[in-house]
Amino acid sequence: MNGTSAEPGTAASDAGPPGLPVASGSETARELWRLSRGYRLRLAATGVLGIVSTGVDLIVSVVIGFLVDRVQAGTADLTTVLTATAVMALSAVLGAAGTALTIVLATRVYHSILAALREQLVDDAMTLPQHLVERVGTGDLISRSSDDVTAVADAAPAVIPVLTVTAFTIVVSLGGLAALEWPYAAAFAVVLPVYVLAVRWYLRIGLGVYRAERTAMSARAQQILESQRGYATVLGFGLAEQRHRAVMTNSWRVARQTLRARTVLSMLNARLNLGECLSLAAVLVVGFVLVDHDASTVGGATTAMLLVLRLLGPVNQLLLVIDTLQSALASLSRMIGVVTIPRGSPDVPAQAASTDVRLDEVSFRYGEGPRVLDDITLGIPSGQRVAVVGVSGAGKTTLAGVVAGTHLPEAGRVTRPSRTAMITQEVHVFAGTLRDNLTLAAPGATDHDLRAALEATGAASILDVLPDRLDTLLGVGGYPLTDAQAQQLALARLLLTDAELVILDEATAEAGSTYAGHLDRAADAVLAGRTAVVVAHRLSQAATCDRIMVMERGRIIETGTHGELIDAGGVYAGLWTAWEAAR
Ligand SMILES: Nc1ncnc2c1ncn2[C@@H]1O[C@H](COP(=O)(O)OP(=O)(O)OP(=O)(O)O)[C@@H](O)[C@H]1O
Repeated sequence: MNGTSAEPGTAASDAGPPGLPVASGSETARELWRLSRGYRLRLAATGVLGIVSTGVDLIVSVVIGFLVDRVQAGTADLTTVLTATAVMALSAVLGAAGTALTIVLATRVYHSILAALREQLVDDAMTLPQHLVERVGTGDLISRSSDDVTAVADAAPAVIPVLTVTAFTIVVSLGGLAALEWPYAAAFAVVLPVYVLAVRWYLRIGLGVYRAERTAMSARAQQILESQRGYATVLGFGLAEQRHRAVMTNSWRVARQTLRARTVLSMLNARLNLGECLSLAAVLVVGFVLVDHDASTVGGATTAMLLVLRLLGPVNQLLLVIDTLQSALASLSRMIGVVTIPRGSPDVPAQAASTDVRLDEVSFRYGEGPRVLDDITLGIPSGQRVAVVGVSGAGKTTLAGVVAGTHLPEAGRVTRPSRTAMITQEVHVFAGTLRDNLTLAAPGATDHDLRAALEATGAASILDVLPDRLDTLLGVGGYPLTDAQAQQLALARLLLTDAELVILDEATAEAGSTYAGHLDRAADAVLAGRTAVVVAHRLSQAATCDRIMVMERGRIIETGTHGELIDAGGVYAGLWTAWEAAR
């Protein structure tokens, strides 16, 4: 173990770039309390059942002490022994049944709250500020909604029974010891600081270590994901060796953090053994003194020892599952960290639903970077098709994102129709059948509608090549579509939606190619009768739009119809001349 213990909140610095925020202890508790709404009555009932069951279970220790006294006094006849045995058997059975029921109820509540949290995490992940996801990468987010959810769910079988049994056993046993003779409770209480110190030491070190371990896992997931996604680039630029080294470095980081976590656990065990020795010795000595002074019977001392022995088991188990508990808490605080990320900037007024598109004095930057959109004001009346053109890096894609609502502006106001759809340069084919992929946004569409949409977007030929037609599996592990087919599929899906505003920022297709011709026709079908913003990578697309906006360095510098802009002889006319020459 190296000497630097990661403190909560600083763990990220141990393992690469900072990720998404991690919720503090109070934020985690607040969120759990909020999520427990609707389960609180069940929780209270579980608590009452737990205390009663533990009390019934502890009757065994009291009866054994009673028997010891009767045997010592020579008054233990067969009836007494049989009655005592029957009482012990009954209390053991009732206690065990009650405890089992308590654990089942507690586990149900736990999983219900976890399910609510998981749902909220997935919902919230979908609405995270785009720039934040881009900055931290999707690996951290994926790790939180997979590794962390698994860690919290896996903790349930180990943690819940122990937590439930221990909490009630401690309360009831301490009460029992005090009721027997207060020095017994005092003897145990004197040794308690050893446990408290062990727990405090572990909490101080453990949480940081586990967070650092999880953060290192996120960084590793990110590296692997990036290598897989950019596989072609990695091969193309001969980066395989470099990526391999990066993944190795992160894997070692995970291994080091895991080793630290296990070392900390071993040191905790040593402290627990010490606490156990001291508490047994303390109660034994007190029992001896009390019996010696006739302040307690041998039976009383036996009951006290049995109660302490009963306490030690759950206390040690609790401290041992603190390992799992810590790990689950670290994961929980990372999950809740996503849920508590503020959505939207308070100085950006909420958009009002409208059939027109309006941007008023809108500015945007990625994270802390320079302004990419600079004070843009524009209006697009309902039904108009507008093209956005400009050189690479002018801000066209960013503007499309702001209009679509995937990018939140840092200043200004955006108004758009509520039913908006967008196709970006990266088209995703979902794992599922072709039918699933098409009906994602139009669940009610019939097979006839799906075929019509594929035909209208020139994608009907896809059907001919797919072995099971609409039932063919696509996406990961399924039939591989070409980029052009994926694009056509996305356009057909868009055609099936009832979006009032369509934003197209398709992949660049070489002008004049069959692919470009297909895409232009498909886009025409999709845009007919809808308000549209088209990031025109081919100027032939722009020429057919109702209006063209020319962007330069985040500003709109020219606007008009194709004819007007050509006549004006400005930037667009220059771009058009260059485009025509290159065709
Ligand atoms: N995720 C990002 N993080 C930081 N900067 C970005 C990001 N995306 C784009 N930019 C920067 O914002 C500016 C505008 O980019 P944008 O992609 O909007 O331009 P564009 O006109 O669409 O370019 P292209 O035609 O090449 O797609 C560029 O300087 C680009 O480097």
